[in-house]
Amino acid sequence: MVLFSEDHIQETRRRGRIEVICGSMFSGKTEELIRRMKRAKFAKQRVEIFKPAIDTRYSEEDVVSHDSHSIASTPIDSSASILLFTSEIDVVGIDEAQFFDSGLVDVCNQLANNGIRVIVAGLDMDFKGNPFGPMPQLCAIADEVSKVHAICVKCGQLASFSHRTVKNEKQVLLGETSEYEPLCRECYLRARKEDEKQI
Ligand SMILES: Nc1ncnc2c1ncn2[C@@H]1O[C@H](COP(=O)(O)OP(=O)(O)O)[C@@H](O)[C@H]1O
Ligand SMILES: Cc1cn([C@H]2C[C@H](O)[C@@H](COP(=O)(O)O)O2)c(=O)[nH]c1=O
Ligand SMILES: [Zn+2]
Repeated sequence: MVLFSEDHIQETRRRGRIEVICGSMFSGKTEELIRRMKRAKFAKQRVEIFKPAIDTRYSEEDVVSHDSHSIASTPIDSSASILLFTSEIDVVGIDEAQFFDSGLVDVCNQLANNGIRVIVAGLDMDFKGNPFGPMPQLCAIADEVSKVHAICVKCGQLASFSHRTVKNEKQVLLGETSEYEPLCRECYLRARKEDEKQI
């Protein structure tokens, strides 16, 4: 089976569409976004990548994966800013979409309706297992959704959940391996029960 996003005719025909890459932390969302954006650059397409300005974990400017793959990006505070930078662009990439405002859904639709290929990567669920920010709506309007998985650090199965290992109930808490671990459903449920005992 050829992925829609890897079908070279789809990749280069310059028809607007929305691709969503979702999953837990460490599942390879950013790597997959960078891979697709770099392929578009090789195809001589004009690309622009955006990330939320609050995400300063590895770099203020670049989008950087946990494995140190990186690509230049434009940090922005509001989804509306994307429209200001994309008049001459063929492919728009957006990382950490869960942190954006709900206006991102309309922005992605507008871009795709204007013939732009939009590739959005983000966490589908927060540490409580609840849908995160505009991600559910983005999945709903997408032409293609790729759900990627990390490896459960407890048992080696596929992981869909991001377990927070520090005490903090805020939905937004930037972090990496010191704050989060990817777990499968079984190990996640067990870990959450243990967390509840400690409250
Ligand atoms: N438990 C894990 N399962 C899979 N990959 C992991 C794990 N822990 C660390 N990694 C690293 O994370 C990389 C993926 O990073 P990244 O694309 O930034 O993920 P995401 O954006 O989904 O958080 C993998 O290639 C791997 O090197
Ligand atoms: C689960 C969860 C995560 N976050 C933060 C932690 C990281 O800074 C990002 C996710 O980055 P990744 O590229 O997917 O690894 O989101 C958060 O703020 N709240 C949460 O519930
Ligand atoms: Zn597990």
